[in-house]
Amino acid sequence: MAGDGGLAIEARGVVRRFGPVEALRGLDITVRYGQVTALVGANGAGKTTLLLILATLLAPDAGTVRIAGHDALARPARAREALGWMPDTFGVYDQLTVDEYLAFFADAYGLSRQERPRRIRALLSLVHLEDHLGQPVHALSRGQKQRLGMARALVHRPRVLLLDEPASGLDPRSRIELRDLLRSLAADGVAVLVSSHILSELEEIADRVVLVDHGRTAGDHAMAEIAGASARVRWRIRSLDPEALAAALDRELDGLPWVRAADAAGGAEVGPLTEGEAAGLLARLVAAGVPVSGLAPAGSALESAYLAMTEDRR
Ligand SMILES: Nc1ncnc2c1ncn2[C@@H]1O[C@H](COP(=O)(O)OP(=O)(O)OP(=O)(O)O)[C@@H](O)[C@H]1O
Repeated sequence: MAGDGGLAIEARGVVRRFGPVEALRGLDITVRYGQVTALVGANGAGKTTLLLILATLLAPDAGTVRIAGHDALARPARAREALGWMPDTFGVYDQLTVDEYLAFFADAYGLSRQERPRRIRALLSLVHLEDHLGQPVHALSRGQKQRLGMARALVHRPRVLLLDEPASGLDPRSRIELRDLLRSLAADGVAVLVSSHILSELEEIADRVVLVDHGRTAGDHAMAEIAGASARVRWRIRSLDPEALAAALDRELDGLPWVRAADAAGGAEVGPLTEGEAAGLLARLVAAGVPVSGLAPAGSALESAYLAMTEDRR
């Protein structure tokens, strides 16, 4: 793929101030083609500011930004050709119909007149808005506008896709479809950078996770490292005999961390434990005669990792 040795985005030392507020304080990030990279961090950490800078819509006070191999600060137009951008909230031109709206952006990106109608139909079908062809944009619901925004971002087949909270406002089915769409774009070689607070969803789509904290990158991890078998997560254990489970956990945990004792519903939580530690504990509980009826991770591994990574940063 084009770009700096497979790097779709390479930003170094990015600084951005808003008056006295230092939103970005020398942030570094790299994003590869063919991967979904998740941008996570607390409210106000600087995610939207970073995405606006990467989208060439906001100038940094310092730092370098390369998008698809182009210097995005010196040659923003070249970077924009490669970029698709979906902001968290965006205005739609209310007086336009759904297809006119997409035609406007297809025109702006220089799609030929011949290609335009085919591309617009394909995009509307991709985001399941084909039944809304000819309808005014203002008549769309929030989630439908969100999906139209996704179609708009893809109009020129970008190789780098930036999405700020794309799932907010989407119904459960649309969220699943968005997940599938982002995975299939990555499979086609597109670099996807997506910010979201819904960690359980990111866990299913992201290959990498970049943690932003107070305007800096505080971690860059492969999802396999965070959510794989060696990751430590909390586990929920259920037993037909909660009292026997609680008593056995006291004996069998053997120095492993303890979260919550068995309750009347027969559930206890232990951890964080690796898969191997959880399997060992299960074997000991069963050997001790506890009627265990279930053992499963509690919550998402990414959530556990996020809480651990941000514990001392509060
Ligand atoms: N236009 C602006 N004027 C003044 N301050 C701003 C502006 N935009 C962002 N900031 C400040 O910069 C910091 C980073 O904001 P940013 O929106 O990038 O955070 P975020 O990580 O996207 O947060 P959230 O998760 O809440 O969306 C915050 O302290 C915010 O108040």
